[in-house]
Amino acid sequence: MRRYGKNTDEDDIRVRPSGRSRPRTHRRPLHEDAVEGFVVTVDRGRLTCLVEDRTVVAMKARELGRKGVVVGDRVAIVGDHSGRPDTLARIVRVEERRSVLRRTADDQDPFERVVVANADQLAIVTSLADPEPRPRLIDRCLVGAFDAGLDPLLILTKSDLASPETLLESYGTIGVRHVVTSAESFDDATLGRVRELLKDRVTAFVGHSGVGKTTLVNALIPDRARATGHVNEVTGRGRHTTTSALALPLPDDPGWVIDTPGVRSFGLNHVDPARVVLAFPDLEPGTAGCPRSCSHDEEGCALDAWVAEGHADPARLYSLRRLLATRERREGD
Ligand SMILES: Nc1nc2c(ncn2[C@@H]2O[C@H](COP(=O)(O)OP(=O)(O)OP(=O)(O)O)[C@@H](O)[C@H]2O)c(=O)[nH]1
Ligand SMILES: [Zn+2]
Repeated sequence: MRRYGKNTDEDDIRVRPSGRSRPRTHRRPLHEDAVEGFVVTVDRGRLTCLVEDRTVVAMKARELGRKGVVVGDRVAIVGDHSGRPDTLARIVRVEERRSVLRRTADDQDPFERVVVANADQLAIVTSLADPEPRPRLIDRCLVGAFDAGLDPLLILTKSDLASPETLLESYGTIGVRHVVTSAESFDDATLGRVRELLKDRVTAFVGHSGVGKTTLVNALIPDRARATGHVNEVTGRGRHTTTSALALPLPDDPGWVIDTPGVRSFGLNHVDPARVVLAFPDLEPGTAGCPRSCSHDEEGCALDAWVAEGHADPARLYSLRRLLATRERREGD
């Protein structure tokens, strides 16, 4: 591995003189000496990456322009990637993403944020009480997961405070995998079941603030304090967990957990309304009888009959319509 001095590759990053559009005269830089990194957290332009087993702090190279780099990205890194304190490497390329989980602040927000890249599973963490479960937030996350091509996993926490029965009546029957936990008794069987569901996967954890997401992640990854301590030590900044997503490796299996800050809502402005129903597998078959380009929120929609015939829970149709309506009417949810 070659190490670059301060200015030796300056030429590479000046891909095009600023403001001019004449064709480039030199070859496109390939950065053949770049090493591969995995972005574990982002903090105000500083990206903490794992390179082999080193924690390397890097920033985006100018040539990346506005392209965002997010937690979960696989990147090419040049510069000082020794991981020594006070070094700063440069990210020169973001590898093609296998998946992109997006959300908007609300349904009208034109700016979508990429929550994480390259996840293959979305753990939707919901407490059974304190705060009360919000099925519509679950539905929104399910739509987000479906849109991003991630497998949803429902994690119902705080079962010491309330029973999961009602929620499981709706979600257990639509084929969403689920697990019920209580921090009062994080026994080996429960944690083992969760680990089994996370094994070999990159799982993004999302949930409303206070649902016990961090408590669960800490139980799964007892080393977290040390892992995050290490990250903090390297960047010399404060806590990461509250402000940015943070990827943590599972201790005993291959796989990653990506903890994300608590959310109030999961905006879906970026999702085509016509695709929303696809995330409702219990209702979707009922749309076969709908008029062409039915909004599923209008007279003549076949879903009313579908529910009346007992194929699906009326609460689910209500939830779908509410979700479709909030997109039109600027309501909160
Ligand atoms: N009764 C009960 N309380 C729990 C359980 N899990 C977590 N809590 C409590 O719920 C509160 C919130 O837990 P956190 O793990 O900080 O929640 P979070 O989802 O990470 O919240 P944010 O950091 O805001 O995103 C804490 O006071 C926990 O002790 C549980 O299973 N049962
Ligand atoms: Zn319809």
